[in-house]
Amino acid sequence: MEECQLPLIDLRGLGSRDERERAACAAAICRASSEWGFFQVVNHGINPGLVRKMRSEQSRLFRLPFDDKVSGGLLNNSYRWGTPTATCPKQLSWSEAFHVPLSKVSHKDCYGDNFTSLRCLLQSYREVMVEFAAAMAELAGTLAGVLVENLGHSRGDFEDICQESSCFLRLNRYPACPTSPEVFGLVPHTDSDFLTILSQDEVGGLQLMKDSRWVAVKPNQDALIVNIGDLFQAWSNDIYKSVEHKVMANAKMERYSIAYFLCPSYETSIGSCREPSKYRKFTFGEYRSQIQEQVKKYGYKIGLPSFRL
Ligand SMILES: C=C1C[C@]23C[C@@]1(O)CC[C@H]2[C@@]12CC[C@H](O)[C@@](C)(C(=O)O1)[C@H]2[C@@H]3C(=O)O
Ligand SMILES: O=C(O)CCC(=O)C(=O)O
Ligand SMILES: [Fe+2]
Repeated sequence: MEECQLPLIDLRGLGSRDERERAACAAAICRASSEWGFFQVVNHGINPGLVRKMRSEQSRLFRLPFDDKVSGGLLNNSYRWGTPTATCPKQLSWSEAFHVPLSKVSHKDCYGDNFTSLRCLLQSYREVMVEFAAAMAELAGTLAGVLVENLGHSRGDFEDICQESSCFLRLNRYPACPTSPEVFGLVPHTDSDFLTILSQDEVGGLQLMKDSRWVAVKPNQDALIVNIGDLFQAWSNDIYKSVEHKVMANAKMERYSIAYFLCPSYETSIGSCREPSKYRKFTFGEYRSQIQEQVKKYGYKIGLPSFRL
């Protein structure tokens, strides 16, 4: 498997006093978003101590008994494991995840009913998660601002539709899978959001499609990975690319990652910013429910191609 070095962007450039440095950094973000759909950022402003704390809470959470994760109502019933809809191995994801709507993180009922003995763990988890999500939201907003301004729009318009409460944090755990090197940790997919920020551990396994070939991403502990999602591809009328990616399971080591999904509210209408538009207008709610139907019917997501004009 070919290993690639994703475009590496030093975000200190965006805060530079030198106008040319700011422009060069913004241009690098936009170029990577159209040529790769993926890039990594360093000096992103997220405290490494906070990332470490978040990871340690994440592994404590996954170590809970299976029954508590599945039916304890924990984190708003956001726990998922495997692929309930899979009808063959290629539709199976060898992983578990908490896909947490950030609107629900501060609700006391996101702790679940039967968790009196776990209150302490969950309280500490919640505090770290709220702080982590706020830091990711700020970074996501900065990156999205650069991408919308590049196409002649104001970052303010965008901030109005992508509030933190409509975004998601997904905690992924990929257990070691001794049976086969061909098992997916997460099946090939594109993300259904505007953009995703990913923090991964040192194990590796993430691969993305580049020039019609799968390439592996080399983990870099100082960097966060950013990828464009379907909504930015539709909004930009295909200037920014939502690129297919997957995770391959590791035979010996478990792996963890955390993804922040920058999403609008379900009623937000997504149209292209350029004419002639390549996609019909749709709301994010419509998009999500189409995907759920597709996954139920075919076992996989079709996504954007079903909205193409
Ligand atoms: C079975 C599936 C659920 C999923 C779409 C997919 O076909 C494959 C990957 C899943 C995923 C992972 C990232 C995001 O959480 C997500 C919303 C997405 O776009 O792809 C989910 C999809 C989902 O949960 O609906
Ligand atoms: O774990 C990873 O590296 C990727 C996770 C991912 O693609 C996702 O959660 O959408
Ligand atoms: Fe993804």
